[in-house]
Amino acid sequence: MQEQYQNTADAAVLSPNKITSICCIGAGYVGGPTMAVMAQKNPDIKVTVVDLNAQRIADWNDADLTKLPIFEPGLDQVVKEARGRNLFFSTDVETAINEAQMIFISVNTPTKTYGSGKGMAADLKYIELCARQIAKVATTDKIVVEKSTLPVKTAQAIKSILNHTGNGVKFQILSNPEFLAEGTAITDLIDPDRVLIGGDQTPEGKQAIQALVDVYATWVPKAQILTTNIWSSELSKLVANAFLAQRVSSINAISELCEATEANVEEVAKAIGMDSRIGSKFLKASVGFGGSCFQKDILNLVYISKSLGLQETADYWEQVIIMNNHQRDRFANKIVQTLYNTVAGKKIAFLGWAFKKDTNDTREAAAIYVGDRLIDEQANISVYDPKVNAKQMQSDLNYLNTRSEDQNKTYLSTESNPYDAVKDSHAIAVLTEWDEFKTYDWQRIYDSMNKPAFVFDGRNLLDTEALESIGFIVNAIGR
Ligand SMILES: NC(=O)C1=CN([C@@H]2O[C@H](COP(=O)(O)OP(=O)(O)OC[C@H]3O[C@@H](n4cnc5c(N)ncnc54)[C@H](O)[C@@H]3O)[C@@H](O)[C@H]2O)C=CC1
Ligand SMILES: O=C(O)[C@H]1O[C@H](OP(=O)(O)OP(=O)(O)OC[C@H]2O[C@@H](n3ccc(=O)[nH]c3=O)[C@H](O)[C@@H]2O)[C@H](O)[C@@H](O)[C@@H]1O
Repeated sequence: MQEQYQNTADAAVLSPNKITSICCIGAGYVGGPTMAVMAQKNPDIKVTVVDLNAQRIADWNDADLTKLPIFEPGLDQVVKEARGRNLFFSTDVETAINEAQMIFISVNTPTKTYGSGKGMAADLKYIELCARQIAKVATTDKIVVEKSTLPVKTAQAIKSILNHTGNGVKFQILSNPEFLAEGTAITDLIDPDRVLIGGDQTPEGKQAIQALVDVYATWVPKAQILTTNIWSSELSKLVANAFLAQRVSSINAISELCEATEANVEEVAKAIGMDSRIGSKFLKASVGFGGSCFQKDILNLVYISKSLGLQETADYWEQVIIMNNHQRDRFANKIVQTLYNTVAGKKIAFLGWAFKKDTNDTREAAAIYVGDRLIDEQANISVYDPKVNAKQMQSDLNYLNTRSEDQNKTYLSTESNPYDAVKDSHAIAVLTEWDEFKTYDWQRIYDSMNKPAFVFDGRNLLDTEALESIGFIVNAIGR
C-alpha cells in the first residue's frame, strides 16, 4: 500500500475499495437520523444501526412510524424509504461489527459524574467499551469513524486499544463529527454547511478518508467536504459548539443590559446582525440555551484547557456557561419578584418543556432548571408541551436530586391540552418556542386565569402588544 501511493500526497486521487457495508454503534439522536440519511442516499450500501437498548431498537423497527424513538420533522419519510431495503436496526452488535467495512461510533459522551474531571471532562467509558468490542469481534480490516463528539486526542486512545488485539486486523481511525441541530436534523443532514473528515496523513489514512468522502459525495457537493488531520477535526467540533453557545450567552448578557436601559434586545440583535462580519443567526435572546451538547462540550473544552495549564483560555470559555446559568436564574427570579415576591401555592403554567422547538429532547432544557427553582419557592407548575410526556418531565426533575420524587409529583403536573395547563394559573411562562403557542386563543386563556394575568415570555415568541391589549402583563427577555 505504501508503494502504491508513495508518489502522491493528495487523498482525492486515491481510489480505495468502495464501501458496501456500514455499522453504526448507537441508535440515538445522532446515530439514527445520520444513518437513515446515509442509507437513503446510498442504496447500494448496507447500513446497520445497533444499540444495547432493546426498546430503542424495537421502536426504530416499529411499523407505526409515529413510534420512532426520536421526533424529527421528515425523519419518518426517510426511514420509510430506506428501512428494510438497506437500513437495518438491530441489537446484534457483534454480527454488525464483524460484517461492516466501516464502523461509526455514535454513542453518548456525557459529562463525567464521578472521579477525576467530575462535572467537566467527557465520560469516555462508552467509547472505550465500543473500541474494546470492535477489537474483540473484528476479523477483517476496518475503518472506525468517531461520530460522537470527543475530546481532542481521543483517537489516540481508540487506536491504542484497537492496535493491541494481536490478531493482525488493521484499523484506520477517522474523526467525522456531526453538526446537525435537533429539530432540523434531516435538512441539516441532506444539505450540510460542511462535512468534516479528519484522519491520519499517511497513505493508509488518506485512503480511509477517501472511502468516507465517497460515501458522502453521493449527495454532498465535494467542495463542502473538508478533510483535515484528525486532531483538527476532533477539536473543531468542540470549538464550533463553543462559538455557537458563546453567541447565545453574548446576546443574553446584552438582554440584561437592555432590561436595565430600556433598549430592546431584538432591535439591538437586528442592528448588529446586519453587519455581515457579525451575521444575523444565533442572536436570539432566550431563557438560556439547553440541549445535550453545548454545556457538555464547553465544559470539556474548559477541562482540556485547564489540563494543559491554559487557565485564561479555560476561564474565558467557562464564562459562557456562567452566563447561561445566570440567565435561567434571572428568569425564575423575575417571576417570583413580579408575583409580589411569593409564588407559594400559586399555579404557574409552563408552555414548553423541550430544550427547543420541533424536538422531544429535554436534555439540559431551561424549563427543568426554572421549574426546579420555582418549586423551591413552593409554586405549583403545570406544563404543556406538544411532544414531551409527563414521565419524561418527572424524570428530568428527579435527575436534579433537589427533593424527593413524591414531592416533585406533588408540585409538577402535566396536561395534554394547553388550555387545561393555563386554567386558573397566576402566570404563564413560555419556555420553548413552539410555533403553535402563537396560534392559541389568548383571549380565552386570559379569561380562564387569575388576575392580574402575567406572561413571562422566555423566548420572545408572542406578540406582546396584542397580549397587553387583551389585559395581560407581559415580561419578555431584554425588553
Ligand atoms: N444530539 C445531538 O444533536 C448531537 C449529538 N452529538 C454527539 O453525538 C453523540 C451521541 O449523541 P446522541 O445521539 O444525542 O446520544 P443518545 O444518548 O441519544 O444515543 C446514544 C446511544 O448509544 C447507545 N450506546 C451506548 N453505549 C453503547 C454500546 N457500547 N453499544 C451499543 N450502543 C451503545 C445508547 O444506548 C444510546 O441509545 C454524543 O457524543 C454527542 O455529543 C453531535 C451532534 C449533535
Ligand atoms: O453538537 C450538538 O449537539 C449540536 O448542538 C447544537 O444543536 P442543538 O443543540 O440541537 O440546537 P441549537 O439550535 O444549536 O440550539 C441550542 C440551544 O440554544 C438555544 N438558542 C439557539 C439560538 C439562539 O439564537 N438562541 C438560543 O437561545 C436553543 O433554544 C437551544 O436551547 C448545534 O447547533 C449543532 O451544530 C450541534 O451539532
